[in-house]
Parts: sequence; structure tokens; C-alpha cells
Amino acid sequence: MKVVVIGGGNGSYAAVADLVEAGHDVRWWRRDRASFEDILKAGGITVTDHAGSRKIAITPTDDLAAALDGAALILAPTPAFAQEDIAAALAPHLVDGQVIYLPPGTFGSYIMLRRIREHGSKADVAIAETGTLPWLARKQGPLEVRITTRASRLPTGVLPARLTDHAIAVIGEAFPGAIEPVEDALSGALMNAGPIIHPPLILMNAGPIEHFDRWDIHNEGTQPAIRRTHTALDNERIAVREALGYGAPHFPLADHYETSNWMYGNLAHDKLVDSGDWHESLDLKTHRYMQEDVGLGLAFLVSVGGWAGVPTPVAAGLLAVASAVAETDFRNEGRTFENLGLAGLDGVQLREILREGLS
Ligand SMILES: NC(=O)C1=CN([C@@H]2O[C@H](COP(=O)(O)OP(=O)(O)OC[C@H]3O[C@@H](n4cnc5c(N)ncnc54)[C@H](OP(=O)(O)O)[C@@H]3O)[C@@H](O)[C@H]2O)C=CC1
Ligand SMILES: CC(C)(CO)C(=O)C(=O)O
Repeated sequence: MKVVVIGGGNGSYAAVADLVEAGHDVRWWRRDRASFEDILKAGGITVTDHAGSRKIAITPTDDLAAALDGAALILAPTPAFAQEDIAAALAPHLVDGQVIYLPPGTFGSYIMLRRIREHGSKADVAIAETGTLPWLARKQGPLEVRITTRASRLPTGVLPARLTDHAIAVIGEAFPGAIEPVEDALSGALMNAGPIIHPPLILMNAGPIEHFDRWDIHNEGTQPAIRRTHTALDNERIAVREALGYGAPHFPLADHYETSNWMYGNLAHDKLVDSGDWHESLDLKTHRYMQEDVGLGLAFLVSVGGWAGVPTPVAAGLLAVASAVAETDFRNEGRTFENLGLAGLDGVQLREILREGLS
């Protein structure tokens, strides 16, 4: 299958490595050609995982039109704040039937479809989103990525939901056995683990994060008080899902820590800690854990809870603390139903958009 991978972060490197190794025809596009110079010189990247290190031959491109020509799947494993720009870049080149996958999405499916339409494209594309990145991964410089583990279950919702069967079939070719369809893109967005795992981890570890040069939020940073906060926050996410009529499995975050049946499966948390790759320097104002998972994802959860009439006091409290830490009013400036223009819709109108998309 012809797949276009977008971006130059951890997830994009991991995607290129796995999809090339699986035999797909992979085109790799990144907004800034200069950042590909090392890879163009080297002729590829190195991937390291449990099986060792190996070279992946790939020639990245800055010609998005050529890359998209004939592509079935467009994979954008990028932070949610990149989605508007990516949609604008894709819009002129999209054709009917193409599938865009956002792993994860933060309801970026809606934002991207809206932006694609604003740019005049009428292409009947499907935009799907899931709850996490299919890899736990960290780049080790511009030429190497280390994959700690891979996702085994990716609950995936599609906008418009009428294209679910088609989109799931296409995405399933890239992630065989892992894709689990859910009701629609909002259900997929409300699977996103980032806004549940990261706000307690970064806010309740704010002291050590700012005191030490590097700090592992998943090792010493994951203490029982923080896990209890995760659970309370995650229960709010699940209550919102249930109020909207979305069914189980809700992929409770506790399963990531306690069972082998979460999105990453067996011992993922232990592998992540053992890798040492998450012993990182974090800027609390600018890191994607704050700008993406709090500013977009947590704000989104609070707003959808408000719309659905579900109290989200833990989410709202963390959002308020984060707004003080980052000196940004995330409740008013974040990715919310109000700011997306959806807060005035009733359930019937919202479901119509989720099923039919935007014309
Ligand atoms: N890494 C992990 O293990 C996990 C990550 N996730 C989630 O997966 C997603 C990807 O994560 P990860 O790869 O680690 O993130 P990174 O921070 O590594 O990705 C950053 C990349 O996003 C691209 N980008 C940023 N802004 C823009 C923009 N405006 N337009 C186009 N591209 C842009 C940049 O591409 P360029 O280089 O071209 O500038 C940059 O390289 C995120 O949503 C994250 O929360 C979830 C679970 C685990
Ligand atoms: C590994 C995980 C799930 C938690 O920090 C993640 O989202 C990341 O590294 O960005």
C-alpha cells in the first residue's frame, strides 16, 4: 500500500521504520526540507527495538503533491497543535477515498476536515483518530529512533462515520490486527490517553521537573497519589463517554499500569521505565505535554463534559492549575467545543456532523 508519513518527530520516525519494514511504499514528507539533510546524506535512518538495530532505507521528500499522488493512507503522528497546518498543506492535493490517520487525534479529525473544506477541497476523505501513538518511541538524534514497544490495540473512530468500514480496512493494512473500530471520531477522541496521563504527571511533579535538569515522570514521578488522581480523572473521561452514549471498552488508563490488555499490551509501563528514554528535560510551559495534552486535550474534555452535563471537577481543577503554571487561560483559549463552534449544537445536530462530515 502507498502510505504518506507526515512530520519529523518520534512517531513519524517510528512509522517510517515499521511501514518500510512491512513492505509498504512509504513517502515521507516534512514541512522543513533542511531538517532532512542528514537523512538524505545517510540514505535512511536506523531503528532500534527489542530485535536490535537496523538501517531503514528511505528518501524523504518535500514534494507533497507527488507524495500524495496515489496514496491510500496519510499518517500524521504529530502533536495535535500541528493539525491545522498539516490540513492546509494537504488540502489542495487530496482526492476521494484517501484516509488520514491521526494517532492520537484530540478531535483533530474535525479540525482538519473543517480546514480542508475552508481551503476549497471537496474531496470525500476519511479522517480517523485513535487513543495513542502506535509506538512508545524516542528519537536518538536525527538519524535514529528507539521503539520501546508497539500498540496492540488502537480504538479508532472515523469522521465521517459513514466511511468507517473503508477507513478501517485501509488503516488495518498498516496496523494488522490492532485496529478496533469505535462509534465515531468523537468516541476516538475521548479515548486519547495523553490528556489523562500527562496532566497529573507534569503538574504533580512540577517541583522536581523544574528543580532537576532531567526527571522521569514515569519512574520516581509515578507515585500512588498521582495514580489515584489519574483514576479520578479517567473516571470523568469515562463518565463523559457514557453520557454521550459511547460503549465499552473505554480503555481505562489503570489497565496500562495493571494489566496486559491496554493499548500497548504487555508490561508497557515497565518497558518504558526500563528504557530510560523518558528521563527527560521538560519545559513546563512549552512541552507538548502542556501545550497539547493540557491546552488542547484536557480543555477539550472539560468542555465536552460541560456540554454533556457531566461534572469534571478533577479535570477542571488540573486545567486551572495548568493555566497558572503556563500562564495561559486554557479553558477559554484551548481546543474547546465553544472555540470549535460546536457548543450551540444539540445532540442530533452533532451526531449528524459526526456521521456525514462537512460539505
Ligand atoms: N512519543 C511517544 O512515545 C508517544 C507520543 N504520543 C503522541 O503521539 C503524537 C506524536 O508524538 P511525538 O512524535 O513523540 O511528538 P514529537 O514532539 O516528537 O513531534 C514533533 C513533530 O511534529 C511536527 N510538527 C510540530 N508542529 C508542526 C506544524 N505546525 N506543522 C507540521 N508539523 C509540525 C514537527 O515536524 P518537523 O520536524 O517537520 O518540524 C516535529 O518534528 C503526539 O500527539 C503525542 O502526544 C502518544 C504516546 C506516546
Ligand atoms: C509514553 C507516553 C504514553 C507517556 O508519556 C507518551 O505519551 C509520550 O511519551 O509522549
